[in-house]
This record gives sequence, structure tokens and C-alpha cells, in this order.
Amino acid sequence: MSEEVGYLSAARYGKDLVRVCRVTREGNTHHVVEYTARVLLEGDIETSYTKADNSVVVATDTVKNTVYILSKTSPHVHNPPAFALHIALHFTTTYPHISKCFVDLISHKWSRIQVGGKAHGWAFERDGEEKGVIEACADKSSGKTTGYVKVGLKDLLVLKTTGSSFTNFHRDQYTTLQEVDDRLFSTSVDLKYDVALPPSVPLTIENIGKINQHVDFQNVFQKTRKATLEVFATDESASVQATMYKTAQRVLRESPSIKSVTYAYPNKHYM
Ligand SMILES: O=c1[nH]c(=O)c2[nH]c(=O)[nH]c2[nH]1
Repeated sequence: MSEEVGYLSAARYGKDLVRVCRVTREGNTHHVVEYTARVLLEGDIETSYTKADNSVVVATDTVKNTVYILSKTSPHVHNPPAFALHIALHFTTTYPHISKCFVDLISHKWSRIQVGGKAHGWAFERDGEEKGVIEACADKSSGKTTGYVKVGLKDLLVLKTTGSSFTNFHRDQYTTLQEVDDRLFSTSVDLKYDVALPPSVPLTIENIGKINQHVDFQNVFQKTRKATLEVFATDESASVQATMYKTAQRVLRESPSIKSVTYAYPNKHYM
């Protein structure tokens, strides 16, 4: 064998693009969720890289199967942040040598079809490109389990046809842009916020329901989405930057369980 050079400084592995669809039937009212999941693991796995020791490897195929099984058995499957947390805690509690688990979920949109003004019980439509995005992490590397949950959305396309200007910006020899006091404003909303998990509730699978009672993941998400759209619509926008900041201010004011929020508003230009 050739002489070793360097060393393994960090390692993380897992499975991406795990697709699941779960239906729950309550009489004639059915509930559906569809996710694309990525699950990454860290822990005492160095020897799988340095000594070709596969005994420490939870196979990525097993990771995929586990996501399928939890989609069937988890009481949290219809609540994306709680479900992501369940997956993360499953891996750190099941395998002594797995110390961290990172879960990313993309939640695909299924909205009830309206028939005669009423939401149908079991027929759904994909109404738009918007997707929910969720990140959860469980980390027992310090001895005590800690973690985080981040929630947001992406690909929500919005447009307003007035109520937006862009003037008084810096001008120099490189500037050609004209000032405008009335323009179209369009962007693809990308937002993510960090949820403050209740410090008094230990992070365990059994406590996920209790954690949800404290932070009300679904309600906070709906409030944040609504605030984002309403500020976009009603703000007399001086710039994309100023509108984003106002939006973030309202979101933080309305939801004390949000620690921080990040927006990306790529300017979709219309002439
Ligand atoms: O709201 C805006 N912010 C900018 O920073 C910018 N730059 C630009 O060319 N147009 C705009 N619009």
C-alpha cells in the first residue's frame, strides 16, 4: 500500500432525492403530502473511509427505506418541520455511533380542487411552482441532544404592476440605469426562517408533539407566507432591499418563535 498523506478532516454521507407520497384517509376527506428528502449522517464513520470498514456504514439504501417507513408510521408526516425532526432524531437515537443527522425536505404542493365552490375531499391540483423547504438537524455529539429546525419556501413567483420605484441610487461613469418612479416589480420569493425550539423541552421523538404545541410550525408558516405576500402587495416599494427588510420586520414582530429570517428576492426585470 502506498504511504498515507494527509488525513480525513470531516465526513458526512447519506441519501438524496428520496421521493415519498403519503395519503391519510379520514372518511371522504383525504390528506396528501409529497416530499423529496435528503438525509445526511455524521458520526464515528471515519474507518469506512480510511480502513474500508463498512461495518460502521448504515447503508444509504437503508436510509431510503427508513424514510419510506417513517412516512408510513410517523404521526407527524403531515406536518413537514415536525416530520423532518422525527427523521433526524430517528437516526441519532437508533444508531449509537451516528451523532448528527441533517434532513432536508422539499414539500411539493397539492391543493384541493374546488368543485362547485367546495374543496374536494380527494382530488388535488399542483397550483404553482411554490415548494416548501425544511431543514432539521439532530446532534448528540455534545452528550445532550440539540438541533435546529428551519422552515421556508421557494419558487413563489410574484408580480406587482405599480407601487414600486427605484430612484436616488448611486450614479457614476458605469451607470446607465434610469430612475423610475413607477415600475413592475417581480421576483421569485425564497425565504427561510430559523425556529426557536423551546429550551425547556428535551429534544426527543416523544416530545415532538409538545415542541409543536410550543412553536406551532404550521401556523407560523402560514402567518409568514401571508405577511410576505401582503407586504409585497401593499408596500410602496423604494427598492427590493427596502421591501425585503420591511417584510422581515413584520415576520419577526408577528412570530416570537422565529429567531432569524432570510429572504432572497432576485429581481425579475420587465421592460
Ligand atoms: O430595487 C432594486 N434594487 C437594486 O439594487 C437594483 N439594481 C438595479 O439595477 N435595479 C434595482 N432595483
